[in-house]
Amino acid sequence: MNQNELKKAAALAALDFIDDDSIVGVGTGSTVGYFIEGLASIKHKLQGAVSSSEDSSNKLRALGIEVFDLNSVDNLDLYVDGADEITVHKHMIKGGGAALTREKIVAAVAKTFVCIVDGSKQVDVLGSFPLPVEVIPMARSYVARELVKLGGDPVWRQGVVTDNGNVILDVHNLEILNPVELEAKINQIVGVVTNGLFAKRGADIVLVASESGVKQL
Ligand SMILES: O=C(CO)[C@H](O)[C@H](O)COP(=O)(O)O
Repeated sequence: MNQNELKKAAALAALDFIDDDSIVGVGTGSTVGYFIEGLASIKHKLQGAVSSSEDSSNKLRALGIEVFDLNSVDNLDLYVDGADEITVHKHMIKGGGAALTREKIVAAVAKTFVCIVDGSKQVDVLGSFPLPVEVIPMARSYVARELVKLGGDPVWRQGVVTDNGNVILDVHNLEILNPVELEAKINQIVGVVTNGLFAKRGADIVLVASESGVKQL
């Protein structure tokens, strides 16, 4: 199986976690793209979705799935999203698709976060994938200097503007031994909106697809 087939297998396995008549939190990315296609096949059983990006909202609407504003939803049982890296502790790096802030907001509201990945995303230590940080545009250089002080090499993702109108710095060369602490530290830098470490609120369930099938962690 190639990587896309594995992504699809993990994504379709997440459909089993959806209750009838529910509103589903939907992440962003290519793995989630397969999940959205799967959702379309059971849309008659759903109220709809809350989305973490304009990209996912467009895909959901195109398949006839209603997208609710998060502010109009009191309870969200389930959030399904991919990751760029994930550890056995269910800590993640996310934001390869620049949607990290809205993803973190929807994840915070949801009771259960199901992360869908192919096996290549599993790592012992986070940080080989550059850590995305969403930054208010006028603070870009200041935040970059502060990130250097934390031991990273930030690179501006030029040409990318987030759904919130901000920019992304990708921080290279971090060996993240304490993700909970680093997540909090980076979020304290003035001008940072949020960073792509999902450690304080990690995943609850991870569905990992490999040649031998989809394993639940
Ligand atoms: O965090 C994300 C987007 O901001 C994605 O979940 C992450 O980048 C994984 O993407 P893909 O499923 O395309 O490999």
